[in-house]
Amino acid sequence: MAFFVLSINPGSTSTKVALYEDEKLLFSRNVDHSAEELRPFKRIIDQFYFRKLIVLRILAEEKVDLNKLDAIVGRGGMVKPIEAGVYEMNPLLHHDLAKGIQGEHACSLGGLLAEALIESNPHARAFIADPVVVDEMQPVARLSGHPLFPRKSLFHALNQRAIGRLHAQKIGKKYEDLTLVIAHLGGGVTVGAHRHGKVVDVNNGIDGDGPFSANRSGTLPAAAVARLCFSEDYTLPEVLKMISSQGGLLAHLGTSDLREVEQRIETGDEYAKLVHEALVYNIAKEIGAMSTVLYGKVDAILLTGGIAHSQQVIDSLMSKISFIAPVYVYPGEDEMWALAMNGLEMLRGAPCKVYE
Ligand SMILES: Nc1ncnc2c1ncn2[C@@H]1O[C@H](COP(=O)(O)OP(=O)(O)O)[C@@H](O)[C@H]1O
Ligand SMILES: CCCC(=O)OP(=O)(O)O
Repeated sequence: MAFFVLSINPGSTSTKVALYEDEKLLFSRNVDHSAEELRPFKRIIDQFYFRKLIVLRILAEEKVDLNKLDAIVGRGGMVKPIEAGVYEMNPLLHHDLAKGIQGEHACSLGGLLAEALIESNPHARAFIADPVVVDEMQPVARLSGHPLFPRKSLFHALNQRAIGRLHAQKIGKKYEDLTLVIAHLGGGVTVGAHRHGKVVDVNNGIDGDGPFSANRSGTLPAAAVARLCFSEDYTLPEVLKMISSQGGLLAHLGTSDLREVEQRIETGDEYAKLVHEALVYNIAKEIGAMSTVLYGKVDAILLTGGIAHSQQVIDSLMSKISFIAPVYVYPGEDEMWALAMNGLEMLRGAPCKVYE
């Protein structure tokens, strides 16, 4: 008997939905969201009905009957640090996703949407898989320069692991046997040091750590941020938004869409050109840093995420990092497939982890 599994992936700049019948993709849809469209929502949780309507509209257009689904797997979520794997929705997971106990990001809506959409279908199951809070960091990587501020593992765990496995399969090896630096270049940018199947260090892609991205500030000069916080010109939510959803390209250029930035460069916009160069420069620096975590013994550098579609970014990055290791480009993401396959494994009887 075939299983029908729906993947839901709310990103910071998009909502992606895909349906699989066992391993076969039936459809995949992506709706982009501009910064203006998302600006009215004060908190991420306020986007719940907006995103739910998008998913329902796609399902109606694709003539999908919710009662025919066996599982929905949502991307998750800003919950407690946990090990990689698949977690079935339960009341505590619902609570922690809705509250955003480690902060706010659209991916927290994935599990909540999955759960809400199976409400009228008692035979279906709702899961999250390899959420952004997967934490395998080695002890030395956890220390920052002050004990009050330990470094946290918040990254594109689902896609980085999926691309690592895809690459290993392509070269006829096991992911667990490789050392890789994987850079996800999307709404957020995270660069992970993968040592034999574990992500032993990675920049926190949400809270202001590492390279800036489409809509995140990355690392900022800490003292300048502290002074701004105490200037009384900004509230805490305003400063947090500067860091985790309205920084990066968006702060510099008013758009989080790299395609638009590249069009502006073509029309001679010198500032857009400088910001584009700085984006690449900072990503290259982080890739260099993660290569040292692996003692320079890097089997390959893998570039993925929406920004990896840009030939301009790839060419410019290559000139800075190709001396480290062979570079492979996997544009976009393999998240929809990874979500569905994780769900399918559960339906076929694999044990599911319990969030507690
Ligand atoms: N073909 C493309 N060329 C250049 N940039 C692209 C392309 N497709 C997407 N992008 C950029 O990738 C970023 C979004 O990446 P994505 O991984 O889809 O984000 P999300 O974090 O929302 O999942 C945006 O800046 C977008 O403009
Ligand atoms: C840091 C993990 C989540 C993230 O940044 O996702 P988006 O790129 O979709 O915003």
